[in-house]
Amino acid sequence: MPVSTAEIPSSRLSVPGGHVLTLNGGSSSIKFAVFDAGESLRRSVGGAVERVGLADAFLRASMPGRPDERRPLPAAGLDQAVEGLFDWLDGIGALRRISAVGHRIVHGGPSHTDPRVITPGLLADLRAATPFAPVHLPSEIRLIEALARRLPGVPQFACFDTAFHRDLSSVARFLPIPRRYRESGIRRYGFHGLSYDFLLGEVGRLAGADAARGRVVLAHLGSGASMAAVRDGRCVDTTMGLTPAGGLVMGTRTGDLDPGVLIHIAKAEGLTADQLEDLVTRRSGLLGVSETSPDMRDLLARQATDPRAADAVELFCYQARKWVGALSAALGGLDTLVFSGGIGEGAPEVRSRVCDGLEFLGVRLDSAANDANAPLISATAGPVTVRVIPTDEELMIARTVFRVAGAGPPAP
Ligand SMILES: Nc1ncnc2c1ncn2[C@@H]1O[C@H](COP(=O)(O)OP(=O)(O)O)[C@@H](O)[C@H]1O
Ligand SMILES: CC(=O)OP(=O)(O)O
Ligand SMILES: [Mg+2]
Repeated sequence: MPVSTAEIPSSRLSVPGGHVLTLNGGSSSIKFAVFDAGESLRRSVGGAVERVGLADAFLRASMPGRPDERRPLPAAGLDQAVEGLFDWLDGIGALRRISAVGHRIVHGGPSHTDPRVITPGLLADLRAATPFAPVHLPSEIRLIEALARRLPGVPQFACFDTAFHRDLSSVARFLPIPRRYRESGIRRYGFHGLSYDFLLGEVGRLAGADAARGRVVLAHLGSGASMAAVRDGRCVDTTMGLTPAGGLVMGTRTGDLDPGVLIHIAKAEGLTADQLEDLVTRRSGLLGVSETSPDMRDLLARQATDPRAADAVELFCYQARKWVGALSAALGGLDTLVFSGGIGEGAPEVRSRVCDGLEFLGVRLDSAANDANAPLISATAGPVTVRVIPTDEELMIARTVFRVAGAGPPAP
């Protein structure tokens, strides 16, 4: 269906006292929140549709002063999940209050990193950039279109995951392929930037500005997983590259892969480029190795009885450990390691298996604190501070929307 984000009247761009809906379309979930602008930003509802595409998809939501809600939500695909979410938001009276919408947009192609209002022109650019984020951008575009149908005339804003990585050095951007490709935007970008921005802010809030300016590795381990190496508050390097398929092993994505593997499989099985994309982005990673599930929770539960699940967990942890080492080398050492994302926040076993072997870098966990998902999990004697910080991409989206829309409530 054609999109109808008609040019947005400038009067609609101002949302003082307004209500902003944030939508974060991930690879396995749609996270959402409604923020109300007053003295400061207040989250009146937050939650997610999880396990999108699986038979047991569900919606969970929290609202201040009310018990948390969790209910099955049929979500065989994204469109069903979106409509179910909008119906639910309508049912609690939230949808009709919305005055602006903010989206996490994974990739803005070569030309967009700054947050901005979504216009037909931007949508056309996002469609053109789809090969750079083939799992995410089509869904994110469909979220924008679905919203435009439900709330016509309400301004929508794009907040790009690539923005955090805008300071990557030239060498960190290079891909070792013929130079001419770089001119068409084929280079390393990096993603999960809204999450990294939030996490770095939290390191500063919890440990002070010096810690945030130190040598920090941020590990966002979710269905998509990446790490960022940050020094002096700037991103030095990151694991993902041109697309969110690079770097670490993920739920359904390979992460970095010997290019010869792809050439061999493509030739041996006569695969088209689209079939290769499907193999690399949707059928590999934890799902490919375990042959059963992309979800770390399932694999941790099954690893004692299913060697394929055990292989998948071991590979994930081993590769993640290697990446912490590589990024620490890029930083010239390590002061702070942060775990975040669904796996990083909720799986003590994964954290300890990633850190086991990093003692040479000064990483030592306090196992009781780690088992309890405590905010600080390093042993006091260890030189590296290891933290678990629940990320909040939704808050970053909302802050950005208020800033870009010119309504700027005070930052907390
Ligand atoms: N308690 C937990 N233990 C282990 N893994 C978890 C836990 N909670 C969530 N996960 C993992 O985190 C993934 C979702 O992470 P999330 O960051 O929300 O992903 P995304 O935003 O990419 O959809 C799930 O697929 C699951 O593998
Ligand atoms: C960039 C990316 O991989 O996002 P997600 O983890 O939400 O899939
Ligand atoms: Mg995510």
